[in-house]
Amino acid sequence: MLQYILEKCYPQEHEQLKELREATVKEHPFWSLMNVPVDEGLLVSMLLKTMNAKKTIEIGVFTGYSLLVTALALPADGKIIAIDPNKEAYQTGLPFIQKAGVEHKINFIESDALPILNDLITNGKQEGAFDFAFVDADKEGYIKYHEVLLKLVKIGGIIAYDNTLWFGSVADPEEDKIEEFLRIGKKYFDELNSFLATDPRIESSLISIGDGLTLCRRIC
Ligand SMILES: C[S@@+](CC[C@H](N)C(=O)[O-])C[C@H]1O[C@@H](n2cnc3c(N)ncnc32)[C@H](O)[C@@H]1O
Repeated sequence: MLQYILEKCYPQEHEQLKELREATVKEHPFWSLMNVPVDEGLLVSMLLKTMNAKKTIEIGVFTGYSLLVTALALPADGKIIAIDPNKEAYQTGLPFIQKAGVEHKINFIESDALPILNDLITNGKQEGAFDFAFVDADKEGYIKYHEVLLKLVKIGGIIAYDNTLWFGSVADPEEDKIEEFLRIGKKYFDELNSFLATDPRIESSLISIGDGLTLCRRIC
């Protein structure tokens, strides 16, 4: 089924993305159990191009699928600050990023994201400097990231949060019947989704694509 969707619906997936996806599954077989990220990647790519985004932040890189999507969509002088404490996983994807000729757009920082984001504000003077941020990291941290990203992303810019449907569990009323892994994530995403829905500083839309992608446009 997965192969059918990939071949029939997304033949336009960039060759280096396909190779990176295959290398990721080989090294980390659990990744194939995740939702096909290709459709979400195409949406993010279109969004970045439509916005003429140039400067972005990526929180949670892993082997770099969404990072490569972003790097391919940005113009030649585009820049991405990509943060993840797991450099080893990034190195699995790096050869495909290099092959795609977009490594020069990426500043990979091996770290927890929050201190780096705070440093971009206090020392980097980067408030309002970014067009777009993609968040796909530790789920309990999303609300903390939101506060800092609202300073770093410009008015009119977008913050995207991945996995906001959390395997559909956020819509499951029978909380006590779902397994622990889902229940913990559901708690974080229930809180995040309620918070974002009433945050007056943004317009937001939870898109039912992949595992759920919430787009937040900063309005003030
Ligand atoms: C779901 S994976 C990211 C997948 C990636 N966006 C992709 O397209 O393949 C989550 C990543 O978040 C990273 N992560 C976990 N805690 C983090 C933190 N505090 N700051 C930054 N990244 C973190 C993990 O190391 C992991 O690589």
